[in-house]
Amino acid sequence: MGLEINHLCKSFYSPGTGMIQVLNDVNLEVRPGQTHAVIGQSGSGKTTLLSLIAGLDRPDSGDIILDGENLSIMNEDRLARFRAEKIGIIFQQFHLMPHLTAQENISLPLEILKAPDIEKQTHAMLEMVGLSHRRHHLPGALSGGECQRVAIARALIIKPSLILADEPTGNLDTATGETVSDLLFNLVETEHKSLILVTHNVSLADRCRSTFTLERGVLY
Ligand SMILES: Nc1ncnc2c1ncn2[C@@H]1O[C@H](COP(=O)(O)OP(=O)(O)OP(=O)(O)O)[C@@H](O)[C@H]1O
Repeated sequence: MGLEINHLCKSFYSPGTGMIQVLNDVNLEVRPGQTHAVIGQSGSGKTTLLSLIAGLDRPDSGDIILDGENLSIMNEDRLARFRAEKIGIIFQQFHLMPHLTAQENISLPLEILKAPDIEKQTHAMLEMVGLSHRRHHLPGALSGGECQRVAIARALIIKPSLILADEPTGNLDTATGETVSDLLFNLVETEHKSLILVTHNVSLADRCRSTFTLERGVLY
């Protein structure tokens, strides 16, 4: 069914500048299997938009409808459960749990959901991202590219309807960034996932089906 964003508005107050309208009537539709990039200058509201879609923050007004369900009207418990089941998030800084091994980081979302066959699914995912031989390593003992592969595996293991990626190669050197983006796009394509990718990197954005620009609160 995909994602529908209707008339989304979000503003922030800060003592120095007062009220800033970061998103002003943003509309977007993402059908299953589609990949969209969102680009825009620093401070244009890209991360804010992803946080709202992920249900990590609340809009002032507007609707975010994923697979027919409106996130904007869910209570916190329902929203947390919905996010855990439906949305895979990949951050620039990886956000792995430092005290858990690669394997444990990847299986964590399944543990939270009390899913069946956790070990089997985790091993299959480790294989898919080429990290079976590193499964017992802690994030501190992995390279940046390996950490991001763990983060991609963790995002995909729940078989999400939607993947949100915020500068997924921003912390990696060019060659590693390309390997990681190849992996991400291959998996998104094979698994027929929807992807919203926020990036400054135009060649990464070009790999998506369409690119939108966020400017002065509006998505073009
Ligand atoms: N919690 C907050 N309180 C106040 N202002 C905020 C808050 N979060 C974001 N902002 C402001 O909203 C604007 C958009 O921020 P956001 O992080 O979404 O931009 P961005 O396009 O992702 O930037 P970058 O590319 O630099 O990461 C900025 O002016 C920022 O200072």
